[in-house]
Amino acid sequence: MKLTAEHLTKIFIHKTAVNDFSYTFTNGIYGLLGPNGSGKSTLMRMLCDILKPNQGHIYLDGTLIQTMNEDYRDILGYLPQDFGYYPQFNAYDFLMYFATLKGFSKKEAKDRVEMVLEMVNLTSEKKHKIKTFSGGMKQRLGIAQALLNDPKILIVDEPTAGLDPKERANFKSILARCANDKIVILSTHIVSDIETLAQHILIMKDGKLHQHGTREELLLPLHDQVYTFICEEQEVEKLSKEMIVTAMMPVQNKMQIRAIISKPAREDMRREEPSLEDLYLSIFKDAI
Ligand SMILES: Nc1ncnc2c1ncn2[C@@H]1O[C@H](COP(=O)(O)OP(=O)(O)OP(=O)(O)O)[C@@H](O)[C@H]1O
Repeated sequence: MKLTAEHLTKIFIHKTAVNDFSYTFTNGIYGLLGPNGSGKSTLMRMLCDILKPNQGHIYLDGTLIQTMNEDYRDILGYLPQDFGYYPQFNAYDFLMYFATLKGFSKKEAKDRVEMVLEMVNLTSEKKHKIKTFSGGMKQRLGIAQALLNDPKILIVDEPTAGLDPKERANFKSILARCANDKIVILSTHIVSDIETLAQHILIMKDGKLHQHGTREELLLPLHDQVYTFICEEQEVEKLSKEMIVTAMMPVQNKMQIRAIISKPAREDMRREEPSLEDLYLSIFKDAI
């Protein structure tokens, strides 16, 4: 299956939120990475056919998605950033409600609801009211809703925002397990969310697709460029102007610096393996 975006552009009155985005998604997990306001949600809403682009087209295996109507919705699962949960509902009734909206018969709905509850480890809490759920449980319920129709395309917008590390890990393992034979597109501004999960990373900057590739491909230009060294605290300000500092840690009245440096100028500089965080900070240095 191929989901192809060609020259997608979305302009709000005074803002070009997505600017000439072209990319082809095939089965696999894609991480859409970028700071707040970089256009991730707008792009996802266009890919879900909720928002009409000003320019450009989206094709599924060569067919314009706007012409597919229900056929497209039948294969799409979407978890928006601001998904509304009904606090008085229990998890089971909530999912039954969505399954009915998605057009399942009562019998099909019951089977699918039990199945997705199992997939997201909420079976034992299915009769608990949503208002008693933690943030992580709510997000698992959200993904369960998106999985009800066994979608071939799953789009999840910043699903891990506000979750603690354990809940994040839990959520990621659910996504990894349900990603088989699907296009999964996940947006985040948290680098570590996609570092181990996404096979393909797309970096959005100011509405544009700034870079894309596997983690290894993206980090290649930073090989031989990331170093750590110790300096005096007074030197930090000057050094920050000369190099892209990606981390700092106080060490015995001094400072350990991690930085991107094209030519190491000090003997004590130790070369490090670059990380996605280094790359992210080098791209968005002006925004830090
Ligand atoms: N309905 C709208 N009307 C006007 N401007 C909008 C609208 N939706 C988004 N924008 C603007 O478009 C830009 C991209 O927003 P978008 O929500 O797509 O970014 P994002 O990367 O998803 O960020 P966030 O994580 O904060 O949602 C932002 O400047 C935002 O203010």
